[in-house]
Amino acid sequence: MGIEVLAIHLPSPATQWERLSSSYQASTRDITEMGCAEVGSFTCSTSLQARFSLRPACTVRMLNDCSAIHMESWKISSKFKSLFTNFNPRLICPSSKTHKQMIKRYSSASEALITSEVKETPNNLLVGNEKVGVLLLNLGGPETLEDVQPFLFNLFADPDIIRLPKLFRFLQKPLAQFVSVLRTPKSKEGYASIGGGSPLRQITEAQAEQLRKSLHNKNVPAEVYVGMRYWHPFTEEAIEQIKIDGITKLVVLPLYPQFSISTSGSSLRLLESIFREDEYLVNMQHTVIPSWYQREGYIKAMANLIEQELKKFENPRKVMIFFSAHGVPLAYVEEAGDPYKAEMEECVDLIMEELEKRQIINAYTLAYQSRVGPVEWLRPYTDETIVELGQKGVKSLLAVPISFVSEHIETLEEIDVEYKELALSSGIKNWGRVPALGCEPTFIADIADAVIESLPYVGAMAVSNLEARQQSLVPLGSVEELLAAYDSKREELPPPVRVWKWGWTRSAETWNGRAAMIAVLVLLCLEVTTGEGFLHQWLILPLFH
Ligand SMILES: C=CC1=C(C)c2cc3[nH]c(cc4nc(cc5[nH]c(cc1n2)c(C)c5CCC(=O)O)C(CCC(=O)O)=C4C)c(C)c3C=C
Ligand SMILES: [Fe+2]
Repeated sequence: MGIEVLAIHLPSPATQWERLSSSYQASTRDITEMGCAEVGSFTCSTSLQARFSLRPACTVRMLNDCSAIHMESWKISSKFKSLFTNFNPRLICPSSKTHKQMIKRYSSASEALITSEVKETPNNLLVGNEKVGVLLLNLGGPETLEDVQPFLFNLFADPDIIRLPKLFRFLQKPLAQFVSVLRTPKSKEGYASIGGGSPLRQITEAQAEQLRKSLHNKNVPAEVYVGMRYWHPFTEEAIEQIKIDGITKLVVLPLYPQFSISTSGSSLRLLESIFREDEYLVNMQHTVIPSWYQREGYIKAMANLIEQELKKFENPRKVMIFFSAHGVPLAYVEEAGDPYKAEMEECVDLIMEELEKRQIINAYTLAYQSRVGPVEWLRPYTDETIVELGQKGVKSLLAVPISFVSEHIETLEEIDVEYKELALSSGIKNWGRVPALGCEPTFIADIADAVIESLPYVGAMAVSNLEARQQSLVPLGSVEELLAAYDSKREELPPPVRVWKWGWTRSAETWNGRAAMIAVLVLLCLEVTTGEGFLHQWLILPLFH
């Protein structure tokens, strides 16, 4: 099936993901044709699962199998013309010879460029005439207990976190206020137990510094910035600094290995809105690395950490490797086309393949943690799985936090305290936990390589002309596609829970939560329409007018 057919005939958000993917793939091929590289991937399948289960090893072969006619039909489609110059580094085959050759070529190309043209002045590092910046995106966390409620407000006010139907969008902020106030005591307790605040800022800034050094050592003198979504340093602050520093080429790297609408998607949406409104940024060349879970260096770094932790058990072979990923509401994946689950599963497979190469063939499983609120989240849930494993007689468990690259509340409190206690009370005798990557050198070197590999594509699209400006600017015009993939279903509420049991069960919790949400929405509607109610009495609502 040709790409154009995919673009026209596929109706669901899931298939829009394929279209997005196809656009990336088309662009990669286009770049190939331009003589920059010989990599790319292409899928002839209409199944989302098939696309996401593509093994990187087969992508180059698949590209070669595809007919050039398909590419021609894309080239004449003006709507997608701008996408030809997009490039998605995640489609690089990490284990293939071609990929290695390409990395070598890119590195040497940029080295050649840089060693011959780098001009160092005390405050100024130039690559040719360009000033290169890397923007690391992360979630952010409260630094003190006083920060917890406003941090939670920012988080819940994000329409990518609480997805309200269009009709109720005006209630986003009052609802965020309400939910954040409700959640604050529980969250505060958690942050108090890990020292009174999140370590996320410190760790992310340390990663930024290590990345800067690593890039410098690889002859790419770039400045590295940290932009958080919900707390300081906010993305807006990072962008201000980028402008002050006069950066002319920017690589945007979300610090989430796997893409989710709720994390990288939300940050890119924000970035896109900032870019659209700013003359300087509209003219700044940039590219985005949307996800990088399949990169060889990252997979190896994760395998190294797992191997090291396994050695601490008395009988390493008998240890079950327990991957625990941050969950997302099920509707994100099933209705909005979030690739998060597929990328997570592929990531786990790649790590296990790497371990197998090292003769480590332990049993393993993947579950999802940290669910919040009254909707169904991705299953299996981490807590339920731990209990089941205990019941099945598993005696040794090694928890691997898989969606995070830094320690934070969900590793330090939820895994290390809550899940450990649960495991021990469920019959598991030996518990271990793999640390988050932090500044692990293989990992830092790998993200530095990812940045270098993306450099030839920074500004591959002419973003300064009006046509380009009307299109999405992140990444090089394709985030709009990406956002459209789930916006189309945004108004739909998550599906109902089908299983009903009497008693204080999760389904009861779910329904209670929903009833509470509906009650809150009704109260808020009444309050907004009548101008009277408890929020006005507490002087909360007028704040949002
Ligand atoms: C891949 C990582 C993450 C996904 C996916 C994600 C989705 C998601 N999170 C919430 C709600 C909360 N997240 C909170 C903190 C938090 N979440 C992540 C990562 C992902 N979230 C991080 C790195 C952090 C910061 C932790 C820190 O150290 O500060 C919180 C606050 C903490 C708490 O009260 O538990 C909430 C709430 C939702 C609803 C969601 C998907 C829709
Ligand atoms: Fe979260």
